[in-house]
Amino acid sequence: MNITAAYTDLYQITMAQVYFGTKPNGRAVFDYYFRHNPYKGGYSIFAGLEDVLNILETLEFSSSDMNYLKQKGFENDFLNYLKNFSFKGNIYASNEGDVVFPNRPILQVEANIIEAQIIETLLLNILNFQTLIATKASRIKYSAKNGILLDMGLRRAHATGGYYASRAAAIGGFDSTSNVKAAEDYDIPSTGTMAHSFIQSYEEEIQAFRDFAKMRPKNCVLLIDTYNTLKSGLPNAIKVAKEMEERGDKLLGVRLDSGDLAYLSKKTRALLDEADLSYVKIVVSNQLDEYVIKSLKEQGAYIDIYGVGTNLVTGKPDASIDGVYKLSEFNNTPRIKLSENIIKTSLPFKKQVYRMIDENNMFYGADAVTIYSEESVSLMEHPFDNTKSLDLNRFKHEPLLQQVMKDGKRIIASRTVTEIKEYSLSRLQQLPDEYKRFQNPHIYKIGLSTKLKNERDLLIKKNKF
Ligand SMILES: Nc1ncnc2c1ncn2[C@@H]1O[C@H](COP(=O)(O)OP(=O)(O)OP(=O)(O)O)[C@@H](O)[C@H]1O
Ligand SMILES: O=P(O)(O)OC[C@H]1O[C@H](OP(=O)(O)OP(=O)(O)O)[C@H](O)[C@@H]1O
Ligand SMILES: O=C(O)c1cccnc1
Repeated sequence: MNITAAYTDLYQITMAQVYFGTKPNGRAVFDYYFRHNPYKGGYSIFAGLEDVLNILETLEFSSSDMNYLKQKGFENDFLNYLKNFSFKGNIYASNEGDVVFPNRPILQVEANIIEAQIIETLLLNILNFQTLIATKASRIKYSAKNGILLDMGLRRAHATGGYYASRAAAIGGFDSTSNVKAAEDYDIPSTGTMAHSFIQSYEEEIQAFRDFAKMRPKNCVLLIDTYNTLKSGLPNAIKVAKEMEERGDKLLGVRLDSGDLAYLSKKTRALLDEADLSYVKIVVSNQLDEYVIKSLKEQGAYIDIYGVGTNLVTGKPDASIDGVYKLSEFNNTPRIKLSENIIKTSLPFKKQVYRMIDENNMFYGADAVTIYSEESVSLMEHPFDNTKSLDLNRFKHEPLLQQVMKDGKRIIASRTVTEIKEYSLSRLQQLPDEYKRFQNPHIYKIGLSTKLKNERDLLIKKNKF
């Protein structure tokens, strides 16, 4: 997608003009983090980093952006600055696909304040959305276990958001997408079946199946619920499967898209097996989500492939993840944002986050946030409760924020969606199941080093009215 530097909120450019006139060389550190896991879940999957890095490397205002901004009354000197704008800062980030938690930096931008401010909106827009969808996909994957997952959501997505949704779905564990453009650009496997309209366009359902099977014998999945699943669709599919066998072809599957999917899948499996078609797979779709899939599993449904659309690509029922971008350092001095709600008070300083790994190479359930220059941490304190702390000496400490961009150029190799997905699945295996369950998951602990906590409390006192 062609994103230019005008993909931002007007106030970013307005503030940038004031910085340009008053402190053009100000150096800022901003933290990206969110406050709650979506879906009342116990974890999130960080996604969107590759897109952000690729966009930042070549970000500029186009000539039509410049024409537009001229009309907004910005001064000539500043417009000249914008004409030559590029992002020349540093970025420190968690690995894309990692399991992440609220209230700790997932990404930090260290840059000239004008540049850091202008990129805020696009960074939040991409990371918040992809993290929301990758997390949804990961939950669906958790329910589906070894079932194959097909993203069918583009038609129900929020316009072009569907493009990024398909990428994020793959990172969260989906095996393929129906979205041709996303598949082409991101090298995601693309697959598909057929629509009811295709069958409706024929006088006879069986003729629709026959034509399809003859012209598309590889990966042929027949949709069997247009008229009557058990009385018409399935018997016709069985006939066509037998005809395919005579030609040396094999029917890949049948798709159920309505009715009681558990009941119908059991009947379908039994009838297919009776006809010696045990290799034919059963695909289901129709408003699936992690809960319906979990229930279908519990009912003993025979399902090989799940097609998921609306609930996946819209992140239903959560419209957004509450990711924010807060200033934590300016010209090497720590900065804080206070709030009536202590949980919303931001963390000052450029920081590092260490994940605690136990003796079985599993996540212990604690990430410790430190001032970047501390370089290690042995005790993690509760952010707000002075009576609670955790001795960290028995754990392996894994630093989570790595420098990924230096002076506006990425310094990590780019990773394919498949590589990110595999990494994500392996990281999820290190997360104990208590954090993955849907109801009342364990709360993963986020703590502060003593130094960070003390410095933060001093800043709170200093800035309090
Ligand atoms: N056995 C089942 N257990 C739990 N949920 C199911 C089961 N079978 C289907 N569902 C889900 O129940 C919902 C059924 O929705 P709805 O009643 O609108 O579909 P339908 O009437 O079967 O199909 P349509 O309206 O598309 O013809 C869907 O979300 C579907 O995934
Ligand atoms: O239910 P979702 O999770 O959003 O999955 C995608 C849905 O989109 C299609 O229906 P649609 O009625 O658009 O077309 P069709 O005629 O191919 O069924 C498909 O058959 C699924 O039911
Ligand atoms: O390939 C399919 O079956 C498909 C794709 C998009 C939406 N519904 C179904």
